[in-house]
Amino acid sequence: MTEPKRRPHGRRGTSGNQSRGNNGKRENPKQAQLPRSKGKTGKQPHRCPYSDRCGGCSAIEVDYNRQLARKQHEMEQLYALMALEVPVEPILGMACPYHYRDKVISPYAPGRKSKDEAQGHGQRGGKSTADQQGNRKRTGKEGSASGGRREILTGMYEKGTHRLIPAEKCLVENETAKQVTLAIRDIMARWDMIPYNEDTGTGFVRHAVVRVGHESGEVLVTVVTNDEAFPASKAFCRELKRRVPAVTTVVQNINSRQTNVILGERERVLYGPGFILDTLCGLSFRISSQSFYQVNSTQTEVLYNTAMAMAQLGPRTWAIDAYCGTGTIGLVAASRGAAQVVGVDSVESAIADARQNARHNGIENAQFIAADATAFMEELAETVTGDGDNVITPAEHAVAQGDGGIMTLSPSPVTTDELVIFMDPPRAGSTPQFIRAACSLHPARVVYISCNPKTQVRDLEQFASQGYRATRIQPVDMFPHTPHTECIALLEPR
Ligand SMILES: C[S@@+](CC[C@H](N)C(=O)[O-])C[C@H]1O[C@@H](n2cnc3c(N)ncnc32)[C@H](O)[C@@H]1O
Repeated sequence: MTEPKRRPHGRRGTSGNQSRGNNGKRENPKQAQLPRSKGKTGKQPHRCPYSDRCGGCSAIEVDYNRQLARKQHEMEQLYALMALEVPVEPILGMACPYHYRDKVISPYAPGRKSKDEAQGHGQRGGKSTADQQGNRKRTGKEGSASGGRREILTGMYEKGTHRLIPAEKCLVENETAKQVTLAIRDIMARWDMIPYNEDTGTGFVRHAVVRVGHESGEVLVTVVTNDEAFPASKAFCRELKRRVPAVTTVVQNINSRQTNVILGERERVLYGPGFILDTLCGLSFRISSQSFYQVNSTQTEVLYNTAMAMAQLGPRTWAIDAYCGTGTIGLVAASRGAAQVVGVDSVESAIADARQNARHNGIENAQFIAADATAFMEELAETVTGDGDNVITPAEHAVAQGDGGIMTLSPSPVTTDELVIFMDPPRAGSTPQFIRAACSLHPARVVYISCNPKTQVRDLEQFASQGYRATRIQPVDMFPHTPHTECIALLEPR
């Protein structure tokens, strides 16, 4: 059941009333096979067998058009607090809101003892190679001596708990990724690889983090283990690849701490190059196990394309990509006509990825700085002063460079006369200091992408106090069946 390589689809805008979700005419064949909704309550037929227990998708039973209408209403209510001069635009939903999560994190846990084992007749399954016997000894901290093979569970956590619901399918996870997590469970069972026990801190395999390249179809599997030694790791990779041929690389991540944090710091590549490539907005991105990369690629394209249209980039535009992560927004801006882009993020490894992504795409007009976004913006505001007419003079075309300290500034040879600021902060939003400094640079436009509209509204009020008003508010549904809504605001000087 390897999922065929899928191209993005369904980027049409929808509102509660105009949605082209389940009932729209542009459905793809996959979607058309899904049972139709609905009754007066807008409830979907009970298609997800885990919906009453799973903590993942609280709205999976609600018809998708109704979900969109609900989100639209919530956004209108929220932004009404701001006395906007423009309406909230119809939310951009998905034509096929299923299997959209290209990154899947699956825990492994011991289940009940099998009947045979409980009665003392247990045979260890699978091949009995020397490697696998070694595997039992070294990775099975609860191994044969503790008596009895156990069922291995993988799936999702029950609402508000750490109790695992074993699940063979999930309506939002990428199907290839799910296939990988189940294949790992089956290999573990056959080869007596012991799942991690959260209570005792023993066992070997803790999680699998599977990332599927939406366009490329390449699959990165990160196996998180409780221990460094991974006996028979080559055989494990071979067997995984045999079961799911789409797997292109396997990484072992070692996390020996008793913590809810999934990934540890140490890693080694077991198979393949250690990263996958994927295409987004026409650019190729390198994704490794620790890279931040949006999980819904289809809607990320919708989000970025909308942001680029709002930014109105031109050959004289200087763009800042604040909170840039691996540089995706800035690189798309650099490839779509901005003269110069500077990205900033506080995570060093994300900046390393952003630079790598720039090189990889042959983009020379984008630079990336590891720094706190507020400190960066304040320092920039001190160094570069607008002349009051939204113009930054050529001498002030300072492009931040360098790794040491926050940054050093050097003049850029590019002539630009307008500044556009993209900002995509974490859920907590930005800071008043960032916003003050940003506005003091007299940007022509600020494109504010938010995964938490509540903090966005708070920040937009701060922008308003600095003379910038929202001229467009565009919600995007990045996470169907959940309460989350992403929102892009375009801000312009009054
Ligand atoms: C929502 S993500 C956006 C990533 C990126 N724009 C994208 O679309 O993939 C927020 C980013 O803000 C970064 N971040 C969080 N706090 C920060 C800070 N104080 N200064 C700079 N970056 C920060 C995180 O590392 C993360 O990459």
